[in-house]
Amino acid sequence: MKTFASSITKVFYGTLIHSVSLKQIEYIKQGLLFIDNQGKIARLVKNVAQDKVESTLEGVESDKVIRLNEDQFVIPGFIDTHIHAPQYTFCGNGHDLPLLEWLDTYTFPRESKFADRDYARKLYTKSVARSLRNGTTSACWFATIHLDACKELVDIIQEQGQRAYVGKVNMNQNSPDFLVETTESSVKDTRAFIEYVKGVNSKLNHNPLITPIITPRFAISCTSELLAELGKLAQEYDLPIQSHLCENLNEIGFTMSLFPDSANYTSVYADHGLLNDRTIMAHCVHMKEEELDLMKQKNAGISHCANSNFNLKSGMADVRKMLSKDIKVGLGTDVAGGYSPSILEALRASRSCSVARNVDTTLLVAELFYLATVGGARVMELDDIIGNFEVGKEFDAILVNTAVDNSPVDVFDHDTIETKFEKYLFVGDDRNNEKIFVQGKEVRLPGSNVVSHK
Ligand SMILES: O=c1[nH]c(=O)c2nc[nH]c2[nH]1
Repeated sequence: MKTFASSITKVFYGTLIHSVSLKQIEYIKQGLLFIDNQGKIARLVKNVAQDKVESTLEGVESDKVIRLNEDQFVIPGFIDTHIHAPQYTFCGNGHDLPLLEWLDTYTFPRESKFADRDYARKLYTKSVARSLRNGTTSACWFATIHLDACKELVDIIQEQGQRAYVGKVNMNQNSPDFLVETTESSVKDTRAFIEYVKGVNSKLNHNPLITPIITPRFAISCTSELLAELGKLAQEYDLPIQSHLCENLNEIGFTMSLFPDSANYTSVYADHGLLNDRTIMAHCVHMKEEELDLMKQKNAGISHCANSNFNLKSGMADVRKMLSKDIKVGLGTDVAGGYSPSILEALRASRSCSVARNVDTTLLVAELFYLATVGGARVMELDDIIGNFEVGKEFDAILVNTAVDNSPVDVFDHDTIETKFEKYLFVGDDRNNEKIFVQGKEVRLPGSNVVSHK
């Protein structure tokens, strides 16, 4: 007979920190967190004194218990709701130009290289490794238009063990000759990609951690006909959707000249069946009141990418207003508009953005941590599966150590677990991410030199 103890693969004993609401972080001291063989949180017991651990384990062997010291704590994994895998190749470069010029000058030429599948494998191995290393256990990836390279990205994510939405990008207009598709090939390749990820003709055998996501680059690069076809595909396969929205004023002006029949930029997507509760729109910096209201009405989510919005001089999104309208918001690194693949950096930029907008409505630490975890899960419509340590959810987590060798965080005698956690959020980096777990399994933490590519 199967007992509770026999289904448990690991138990954490120590401090567990997670977000229980937009305004509240819960610090669980002397917690016992039981993970089962499905990668789920089977039980959570709080305030277990040292001498009560053995009896509370209920027969789970003690070699399955990971005992945290006073500099360690476990938090939910970060959720990156917007990141471009091919753009990691120029992460940190090219911040001199605004969006449309930046796309033409740096982004499109780099993305065109992904026509070569071998190149894609080498480069994508690095992009995914870097994202995971920084504690991103779930990511919404943009790839490129190239079907074979998109499949490579999926295979690499599968090999490295991240949870992900992966999008084959669609572009059939206003794009350079070396990075453009026809409507027919765009739809055909998108369908082939979906079938591949869903396990048809692939070695994935339908990995439930990886989902294809419909990815029109933005309205500028897709004809009305293509947008409508993509809307139909999303419906046919019941898939999430991601794109860019209201990032830059020139982008908005150009979009409205291309789609004069739509009431506004947000409506362009709605008018083509691309705005619903599974839609993730990156940026949303310059939204009219009625556009935010439409996002709320459709229950679509926003990926706030403050680092990118500063770098590309796009503007500063009003996250406080989004939250006050109860719109779903998560954080995005937006590599390589954003210069960092770390959600910690996205969190810090989000704070700076909120301060610069209005000192009276600054985002609080609890709110920032919520956006990086539960908020992202809500945007992905996965909040019944991930985001915090509620019993029954899957265990995606980071074991943080604020006192590792070479730690960027200095810990002093006066520090408490609360101040150590806040220091990690604002001073820490991937060196503090001692172990990373997705669906209960520890993922291999590849170093920065997984591949060398000249
Ligand atoms: O930040 C951005 N990065 C991109 O690659 C992109 N494409 C369209 N709009 C975009 N914005």
